[in-house]
Amino acid sequence: MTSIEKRLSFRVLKVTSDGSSSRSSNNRSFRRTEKEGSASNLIRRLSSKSEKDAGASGSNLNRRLSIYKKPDNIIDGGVIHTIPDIELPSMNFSDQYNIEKTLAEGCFARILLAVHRPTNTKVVLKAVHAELTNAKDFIREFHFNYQLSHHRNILSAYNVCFKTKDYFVYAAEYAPHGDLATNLGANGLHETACKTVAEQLSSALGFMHSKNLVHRDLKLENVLVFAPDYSRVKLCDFGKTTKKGVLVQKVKHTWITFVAPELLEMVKNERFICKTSSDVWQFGILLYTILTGTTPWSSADWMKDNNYCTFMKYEQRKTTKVPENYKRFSARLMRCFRKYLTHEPDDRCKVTEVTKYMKDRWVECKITSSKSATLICPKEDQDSVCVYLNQREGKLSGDENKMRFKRLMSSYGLETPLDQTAARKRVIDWLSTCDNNFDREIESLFVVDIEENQQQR
Ligand SMILES: Nc1ncnc2c1ncn2[C@@H]1O[C@H](COP(=O)(O)OP(=O)(O)OP(=O)(O)O)[C@@H](O)[C@H]1O
Repeated sequence: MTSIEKRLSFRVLKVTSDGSSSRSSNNRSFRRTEKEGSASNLIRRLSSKSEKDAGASGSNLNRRLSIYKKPDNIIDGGVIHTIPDIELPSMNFSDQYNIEKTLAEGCFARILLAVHRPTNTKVVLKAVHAELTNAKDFIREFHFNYQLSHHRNILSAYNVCFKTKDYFVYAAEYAPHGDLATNLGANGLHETACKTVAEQLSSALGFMHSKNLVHRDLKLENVLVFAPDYSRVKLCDFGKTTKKGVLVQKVKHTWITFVAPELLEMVKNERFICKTSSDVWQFGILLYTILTGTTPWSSADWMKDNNYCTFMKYEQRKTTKVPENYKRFSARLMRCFRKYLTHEPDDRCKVTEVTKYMKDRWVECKITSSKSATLICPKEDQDSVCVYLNQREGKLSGDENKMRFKRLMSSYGLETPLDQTAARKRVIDWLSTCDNNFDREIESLFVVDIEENQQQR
């Protein structure tokens, strides 16, 4: 099944799932879709059915047309807030899937790369530990992910969920370039890439907010990369997603840097009203992080964090002095940051505000236009993970690191294992071409230096 067909099938199923029939349609699996034939057959059947219906009574016609109308409860975001009561079918992974590898292990879930044998489709299975969550919470996450899937910057979930002995599982598309955390260099991404990411993410979050949903866990790890130039990124992990206005508790197991100040102040188990302004805050932190490769502060705590304190004085206009770590940014971007990272939640801008700043220059100082965003993309294998200079090592295995190092060195014309003599010769050649008054003594100093190092070892 091609991806377009999958999308179409999703849309058609979604249309039929509108209203009362949503329960049964959500319970379909790959097997069911197969039984019914390909997505195109399904679409054909449904359209011929509607042609037949066209001759039916006016009330039927109205009912059909109403599919395309906004639901009455659009204020709430429509059917999205009706969590279906799905009976999860039991099965083993091996019944339908070949598990290729574990892509990641989150706090609650294992992310598996698998091939769905009957359709020969590469999918990601999010397997949530059954002992760490309950079926209701799992279904809620799946439901939100599935219902939001038709936004181009939200991870597409397939209409497939089931349970195994240890896990609740649902299937989603595979992001071949991992998440933003693994792609971020020590100096962040290039301004152009940051703008691309910001535009797409703000659109995804804006879409959620238009449905009265709050993501509540925006962080680098929850932004998946589908294109090496960041022209396609997608938001994932809807495990904490909540309807706006509902009483909630603090999100546990999250990166404290990303927590908004009003939530940080909450005491354990205290409940508060869920607002979109917490996503807005997290978006501001994420924007800073991708631009610089580091977070603006460790925690939004006046007492404990000097960086936070300095920014807040600036934000609240107690000083005109731009905080040291923001000096690289243009006045326009600072204006934008102020709107996202306002202390008072209700004064924060809409999450899509950043789109007004796309034509502005963001970075004045060269520090962020680092090589960290430079790609060395293996052309021969589109599925391979792209290699970034200064990429964070955290999630890579020893072998992957060695491979990356090898590719990096060879991109500079150096063979690995490093030939010290050849490297020395190249440095000396280079120095001599740089400076006509090249002092041969430098060479002898260099040799002494290497010999000393070897003796010390
Ligand atoms: N579709 C996908 N394609 C590729 N990698 C993915 C995909 N989905 C998730 N991942 C990887 O798995 C990681 C964890 O996924 P996810 O956030 O959904 O799990 P989680 O257990 O809910 O995480 P958390 O620890 O934030 O609660 C992501 O950061 C990402 O690196």
